[in-house]
Amino acid sequence: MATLSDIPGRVLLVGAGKMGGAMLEGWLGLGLDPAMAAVIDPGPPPEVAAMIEARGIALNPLNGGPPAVMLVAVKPQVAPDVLARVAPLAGPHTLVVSVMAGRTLGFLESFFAPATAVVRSIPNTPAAIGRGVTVAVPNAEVTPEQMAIADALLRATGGVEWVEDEALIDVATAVSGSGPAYVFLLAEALAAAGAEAGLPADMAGRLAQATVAGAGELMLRTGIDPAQLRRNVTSPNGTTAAALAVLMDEEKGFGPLLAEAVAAAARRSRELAS
Ligand SMILES: NC(=O)C1=CN([C@@H]2O[C@H](COP(=O)(O)OP(=O)(O)OC[C@H]3O[C@@H](n4cnc5c(N)ncnc54)[C@H](O)[C@@H]3O)[C@@H](O)[C@H]2O)C=CC1
Ligand SMILES: O=C(O)[C@@H]1CCC=N1
Repeated sequence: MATLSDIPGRVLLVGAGKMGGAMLEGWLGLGLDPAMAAVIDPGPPPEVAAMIEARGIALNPLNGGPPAVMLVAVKPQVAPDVLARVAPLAGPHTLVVSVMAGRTLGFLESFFAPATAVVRSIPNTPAAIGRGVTVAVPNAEVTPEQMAIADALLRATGGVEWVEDEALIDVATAVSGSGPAYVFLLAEALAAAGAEAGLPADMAGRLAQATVAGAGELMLRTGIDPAQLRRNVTSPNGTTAAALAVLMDEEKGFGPLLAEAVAAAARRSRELAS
């Protein structure tokens, strides 16, 4: 397993917004030498800009030789323009890592010299607190050493799962990439339902947030299967059973609703490819 100090050169981050900024913070937290990092971004968010300045990281350098790793974290929609500009900075040994939704290995490869090593990945926002999960696929040019380096960079923000079938990345995007938004929506909807049923709105918000965060933490810390944790809450013929009869409805419950949502997100990921 590689560590960040095994990276044979600079790490160039292209796009230091929410996701790129969280990754940079994770790398620095794990001891990446700021002198071995550089950022290209015309307007990083203020907190990321402050971190770049405080750590003395080179911002918008267009020289310094080919980086060992170029990690691309701009929006998929600006990718063609941005990749056309940054591709000449890569050398024959540069590993390109993308975290962009939808953008395929084939699309990424088309901007770089033949035989460039490319990893396509999809992280999620809990990366900002080191609790993300990333799913990644390498192209055929990625060496075992480069794969270990990509793994170390992605693992700085949480877990990493490698797949061989690129089509799985679109589905992973719909499950874990977008997934945090579904969980936040659950907290919002639970709060709104509590307020509608009579709780003061601010109290409903606090209860819903504490419940979602506590349930997630319980699942994480105990390692108990979510179905078992659900059963642990559910007394026979009690209040939870009454609610679950609605939520587990085979036609209108969470199951079919989430299946539809995941299918829509995966479809959108495939659309973003072109
Ligand atoms: N936010 C999320 O939950 C997730 C995002 N992603 C992917 O991460 C990528 C970035 O998303 P966010 O960080 O949320 O967006 P963001 O808008 O926060 O960050 C994008 C950054 O790119 C910079 N940028 C714009 N033009 C540029 C250029 N020409 N050169 C260099 N940098 C440029 C912007 O200034 C900004 O700081 C997207 O491709 C998205 O699909 C992947 C998984 C989860
Ligand atoms: O919504 C999006 O397109 C990005 C990718 C996964 C999460 N956010």
